[in-house]
Amino acid sequence: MATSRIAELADNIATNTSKLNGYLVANGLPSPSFDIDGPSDTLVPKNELDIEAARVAIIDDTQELRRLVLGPREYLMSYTVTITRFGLTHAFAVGSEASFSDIAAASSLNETNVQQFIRHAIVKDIFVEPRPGFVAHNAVSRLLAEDQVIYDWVGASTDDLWQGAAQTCNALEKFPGSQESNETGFALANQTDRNIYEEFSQFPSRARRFGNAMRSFTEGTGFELSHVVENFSWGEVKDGMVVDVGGSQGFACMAIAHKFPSLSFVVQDLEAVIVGAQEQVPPELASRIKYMGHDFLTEQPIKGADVYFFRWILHNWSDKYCIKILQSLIPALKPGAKIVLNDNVLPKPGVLSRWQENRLRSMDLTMTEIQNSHERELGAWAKLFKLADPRFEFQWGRQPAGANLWLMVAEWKPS
Ligand SMILES: C[S@@+](CC[C@H](N)C(=O)[O-])C[C@H]1O[C@@H](n2cnc3c(N)ncnc32)[C@H](O)[C@@H]1O
Repeated sequence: MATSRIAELADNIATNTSKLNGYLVANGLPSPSFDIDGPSDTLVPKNELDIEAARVAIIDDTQELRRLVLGPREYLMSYTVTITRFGLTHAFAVGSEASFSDIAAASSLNETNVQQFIRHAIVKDIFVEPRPGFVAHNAVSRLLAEDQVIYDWVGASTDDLWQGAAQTCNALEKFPGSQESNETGFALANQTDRNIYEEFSQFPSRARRFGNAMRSFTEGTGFELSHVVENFSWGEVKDGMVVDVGGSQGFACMAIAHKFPSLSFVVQDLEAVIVGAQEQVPPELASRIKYMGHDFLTEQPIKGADVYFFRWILHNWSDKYCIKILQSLIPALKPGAKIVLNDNVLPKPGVLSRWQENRLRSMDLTMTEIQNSHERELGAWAKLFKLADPRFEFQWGRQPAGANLWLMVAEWKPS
C-alpha cells in the first residue's frame, strides 16, 4: 500500500511496466533494449491506446520520481530551464497567486511569452497552476525565489554556460586541437578573445553571479568543505602557512582555519574576485586569513609556504597551462612543500552509477566549452606533475567517503 507520493509513483511504475511487458510478451515482441540489435523504436502500435497510456505513464512517473528523489536543489542543478533571465520567479510573492498578466506587468515580457515560459516550466515541476490562468510557487520555484545562490547557478548555467556550449562545435572547427583558454565556445558566444575569467572581470555582475554559482557547488551534497578539512593532515602543518591559489572568496580557508587555529592563510585570486573579501572574514579568523591579488600563471610571490592548495582550479586549464601554473610555483617552493589539489577525478567508464558518471562527463565537456580544458583520470593528474618538473613527487590521491572531489598531494623534492 503506497504511503507517500514516491511510494505511489513506484507502485504505478511497477504496475504499468508489468502491463507493458505483458503486452510485449503476449504478442511475441522483443523487450526494449539498447543492445546493438535492439528495436530502434517503441513497439507499441498507436491503436493500442491502453498500452500506450501505460508507456506514457511510465515516462511521466519515472521523471517525477527522479525529480522528487533529487529534491528541488539538486534537480535545479541537474537540469535547468531558462527561467531566471526575466525575473519570473520574483514577479509575485511566495504563498500568493498571480495571473499571467500580473506577471507580465512585473517583468519585461509580454503576456504570451510569460504564459509560454511558465507553462513550460510547470511541466518541468517549476511553479504550479492551481486554477486556470493563475500561477503559484511550488517548492522548486520557491527555492529560486528565495535562494540567491541557486538562482545565480541557474542564471550562470543558462546565460553563460549554455551559450558557450552552443558554440563549442564551431570553436572546435575554428581552432582544432587548441589548448588556449580564449579559443572556446564561450569566447565565440561572447565575441571576445578573452577567456571566461578575463571576460567576467570586465562585467562585475556576471563575475558575482558566477562566483555564487560556484558557491552552490560548495553548498551541494558531496562538496562539503568538511571533506577538505578532515582528509588532509592540516594538523601536521602546525603553525605553518597555506596559500589558497585561486581561492575565490576564501570559503575553504575559513573552514580549515576554524578547525586548525595555528595555521595562517593567504587567499590568492584575480583582483576583481577578492574585492571586499577581507571584510567578509569572521572577526575571529581575520588575523589569520589575508587576501592577495595574484595571477597564478605568473611567478608565485609567497615564498616558503608549507602548502599550496588548489581547489577546483587545474581542471579549468588545458595541460599546457596546468604545467605552467605548477612551474610558476617552483621559485617559491621550499623542500617538503606540499601541493594539495582538491579536484575532480574521472572514473573508468561504468564504475560509478550512470547518474554520477553523467555529472562528471558533463563537467568534462563544460571544461572544454569554457576553457579548452578537460577532466582527468588519476594517472593523468600524476603525469601533469611529472611533466611540470620531475622534482614534484606525486604521493597520493583519494576520494573521501561521500565526497565528490578527490584530494591529491604532491611534494616538492629538489634532491
Ligand atoms: C572554479 S573557481 C574555484 C574557486 C575556489 N578555489 C573554490 O573552490 O570555490 C576558479 C577560480 O580561479 C580563479 N582564477 C581564474 N583565473 C585565474 C588566474 N589567472 N589567476 C588567479 N586566479 C584565477 C577564478 O577567479 C576563480 O575564483
